[in-house]
Amino acid sequence: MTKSAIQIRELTKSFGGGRSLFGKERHEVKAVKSVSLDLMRGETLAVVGESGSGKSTLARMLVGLETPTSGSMLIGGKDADVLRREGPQAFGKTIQYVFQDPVASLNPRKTISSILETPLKLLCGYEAPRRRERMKELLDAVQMPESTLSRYPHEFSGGQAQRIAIARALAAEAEILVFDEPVSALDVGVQAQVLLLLSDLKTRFDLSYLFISHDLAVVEAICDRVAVMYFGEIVELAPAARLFADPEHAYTRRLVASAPRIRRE
Ligand SMILES: Nc1ncnc2c1ncn2[C@@H]1O[C@H](COP(=O)(O)OP(=O)(O)OP(=O)(O)O)[C@@H](O)[C@H]1O
Repeated sequence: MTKSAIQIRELTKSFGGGRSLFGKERHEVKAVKSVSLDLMRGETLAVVGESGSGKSTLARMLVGLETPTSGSMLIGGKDADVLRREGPQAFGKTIQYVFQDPVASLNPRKTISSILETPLKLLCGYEAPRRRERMKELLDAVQMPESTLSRYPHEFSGGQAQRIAIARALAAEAEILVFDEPVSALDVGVQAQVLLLLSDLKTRFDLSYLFISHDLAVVEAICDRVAVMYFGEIVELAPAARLFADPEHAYTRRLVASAPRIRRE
């Protein structure tokens, strides 16, 4: 078995280009430029960079929400195209995505029970009694009470909703989780609790995390390695401690310097 949970090679994504319906030339944006990156099994790898650097586009390609222009991805040791052809079940059981806005990511018309039931039924194939048992286990894992099940997303705070979204991602029993700014919509105190929960879940369930963030304080708290993206390229990749203590690339130095809470507290 490969040691990489995710292996990305020369991945590129361009938006626009070509001509519009009326023949006007469309501006091409290269959001991700020939990125190669490995997420090792059991690690938390951060992808950091300012707004527009291509972090979300990279994450969205990994989970099949964007199609790469070129390059390749192995996810859980399998080519992403092969995995996708095997169907949503195979894909969803390999990699899961947690969005930035937890409330928006949960269907407002469904109870939490119904939200958690979908992956348990469609991805794991559990029968009703086992599904009910798993729902309780999942809520317990994210420290939410059983009474959560009969309620609707809008009844929860941002932090609680993110715990539910994490429970939904865990329901698929995928070993690779991609988080796109999972705590940036939350208050700082709540952020710390959710980050602690994520660390705990990773060890407990043997997970691998790809963690997209623009917040270096968050990244330093949770990540093993950090990849720095700048205009669609990875300009530096290093263990978190090394990167924060001794950033090599000029852009990384600027990023670290502009996050004084980390350096000077
Ligand atoms: N669907 C799209 N169509 C056209 N351009 C896009 C699309 N999605 C992203 N882009 C462009 O690609 C570039 C990278 O965007 P992306 O959202 O990946 O960056 P980011 O680092 O995640 O930023 P943010 O933190 O603000 O989400 C930006 O210039 C953006 O405008």
